[in-house]
Amino acid sequence: MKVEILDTEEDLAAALAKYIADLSAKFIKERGAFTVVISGGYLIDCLRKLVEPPYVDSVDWSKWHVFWVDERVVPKDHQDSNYKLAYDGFLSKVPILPGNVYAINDALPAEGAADDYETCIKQLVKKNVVSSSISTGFPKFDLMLLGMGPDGHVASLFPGHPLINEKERWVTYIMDSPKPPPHRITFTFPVINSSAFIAMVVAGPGEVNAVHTALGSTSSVDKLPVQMVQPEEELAWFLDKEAASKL
Ligand SMILES: O=C(O)[C@H](O)[C@@H](O)[C@H](O)[C@H](O)COP(=O)(O)O
Repeated sequence: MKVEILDTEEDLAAALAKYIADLSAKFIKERGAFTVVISGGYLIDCLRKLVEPPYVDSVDWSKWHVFWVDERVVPKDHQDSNYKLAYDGFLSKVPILPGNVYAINDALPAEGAADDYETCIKQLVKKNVVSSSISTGFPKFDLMLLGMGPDGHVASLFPGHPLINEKERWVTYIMDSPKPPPHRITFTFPVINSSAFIAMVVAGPGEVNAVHTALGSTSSVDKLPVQMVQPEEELAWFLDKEAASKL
């Protein structure tokens, strides 16, 4: 595990952009594609340096494939939509091919949308656009960009919720999310933990205690969802000073 603590949130965005651009170059060289999974929330704002020079010109955007670790079950133009958030703040500013942006089917209710997204990913694994983990058999995304909530949740996997123990499904759904809106679909832990690289991005004062629980010397019996994140190759934390203030 790697932990980077940046002085300001601006520095964090710069460090994150470099990390993503370097991994993009590495995977495109190795396998001719780069599969990136994004979340909603504050993370999108932290991608703002990636849409500026030098990265906007140096990254081979045509090889990117973009997925969501979780999505709210609302229309794509709804203000709660993670797709809309990502489109407005990131996707509309870079030349990623529209066919390589895998949004959920917003015409379906949560259960159907989760099944549909899982089927879509299964097809991409067959075509080798998405790799497959040799050790787990689950899809192996190249990079996941995750945020964390104040309660230590990641994706839509909340503390104490039975979904955190899902072992079979790739994509599942939740009808009672404690963070609104209540209906969402989410990748499961086996998929999250089969990814090659994960960047955990946390800035500001809201998550200070959860960061302390995850990275400090506290020992708790019940693990927070964020403490269950363990990708196959590297987990890199990107924190600003405020988020890291209790470490
Ligand atoms: O749909 C969502 O709610 C997000 O995808 C979620 O997984 C988010 O990443 C965390 O809740 C952190 O959110 P903040 O960055 O806004 O704290």
